[in-house]
Amino acid sequence: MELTFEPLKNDLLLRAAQGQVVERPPMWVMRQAGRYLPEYHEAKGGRDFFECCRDPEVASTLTLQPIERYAGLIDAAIIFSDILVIPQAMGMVVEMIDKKGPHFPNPLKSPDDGQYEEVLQRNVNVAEELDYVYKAITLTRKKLAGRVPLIGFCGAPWTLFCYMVEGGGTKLFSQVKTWIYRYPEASKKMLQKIADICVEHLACQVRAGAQVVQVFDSWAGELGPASYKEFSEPYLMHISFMLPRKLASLNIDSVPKIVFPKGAWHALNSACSMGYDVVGMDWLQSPADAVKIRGSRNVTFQGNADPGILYGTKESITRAVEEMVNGFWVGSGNKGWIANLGHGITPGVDPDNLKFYFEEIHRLTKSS
Ligand SMILES: Cc1c2[nH]c(c1CCC(=O)O)Cc1[nH]c(c(CCC(=O)O)c1C)Cc1[nH]c(c(CCC(=O)O)c1C)Cc1[nH]c(c(C)c1CCC(=O)O)C2
Repeated sequence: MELTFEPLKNDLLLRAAQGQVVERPPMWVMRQAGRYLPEYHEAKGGRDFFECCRDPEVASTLTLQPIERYAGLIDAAIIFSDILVIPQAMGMVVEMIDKKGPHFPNPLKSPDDGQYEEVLQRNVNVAEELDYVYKAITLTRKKLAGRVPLIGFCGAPWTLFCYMVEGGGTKLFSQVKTWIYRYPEASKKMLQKIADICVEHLACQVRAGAQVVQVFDSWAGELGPASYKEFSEPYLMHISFMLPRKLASLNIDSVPKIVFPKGAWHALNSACSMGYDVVGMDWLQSPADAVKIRGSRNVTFQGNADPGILYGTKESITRAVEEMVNGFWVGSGNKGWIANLGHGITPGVDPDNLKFYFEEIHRLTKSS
């Protein structure tokens, strides 16, 4: 049974994701509901991060904060959740430590360790384990009342595997490199298991009301071209291939799919043929070069300014916007670009600088 909600008043993102000609590029930013907003800290209070994710009322309130603050400038909401809810659903403990980030007290150690087999063999009831995400999505759709579309998301198998093995953030990626270069087959079994859960989790999010989905491969850039082809790309393709089939089996219409293989600029050409409607990119890629690589393929780009420009002056923000607009927009026939940053917005940014970023994109792209 498909849920019904108020009709969309602003469908720019959906049209742009489908490659249609639009009056201006839609805009939103990754991590738009987060620590740079004073109202985020206020609403979160002393609560634990994952507790907020598990409370649909809190999660929907946080999701709506940037929509309210940037009303008229922002064209999508992204559900307040985290990529690490999947390892949690797989039975792993994940904590969020203030000012440090995620922490797994028991990361996967080696294929001979009992925990690896246990996680691999465990039958995960995704719909049940992550029901709180779906409740938050449905409630957020109601509260949005058609203002902008709602994006659902998951972490990519490679990125999730990194966290499950490293146990948190890392600079060296020594554990996960040990896994893939010593135990490639055991690694691939786990990557495949995660990929199947990603498909399930995205399908449940769409059933609950997500109108677009994004797969975050935040650590794709840690792999060289050959290793990326072996340990990341096949699982991203599994998701884009299986999700529409899974949705069809549930009698639910498919939605546009976004992939963000951060740092994998060397793989942009093949990313444009992975079955995703939208390819996100970070600031290591020049917009004009990206457009050349895409050629005539009907793929929309998303990105890509360095989030660090928001620490800079108004002039530096304008310069970054001009580079994106000239590369992604001018000469592309008013299509093929969703404006975003090249990664999540960072704590400490002045929210008014994000407003200025949006206003500059608007000013430099509106049709005369
Ligand atoms: C790698 C990753 C994670 N989570 C996510 C990614 C992929 C995107 C990326 O690469 O940035 C995805 C994510 N995390 C969060 C969202 C919410 C929606 C949105 O984009 O506004 C999304 C889409 C909230 C969050 N997720 C987290 C916060 C901060 C929690 C807090 O209040 O302290 C928020 C608002 C915590 C989190 N969650 C994660 C880390 C590494 C951290 C801590 C460190 C950091 O933020 O830099 C894992």
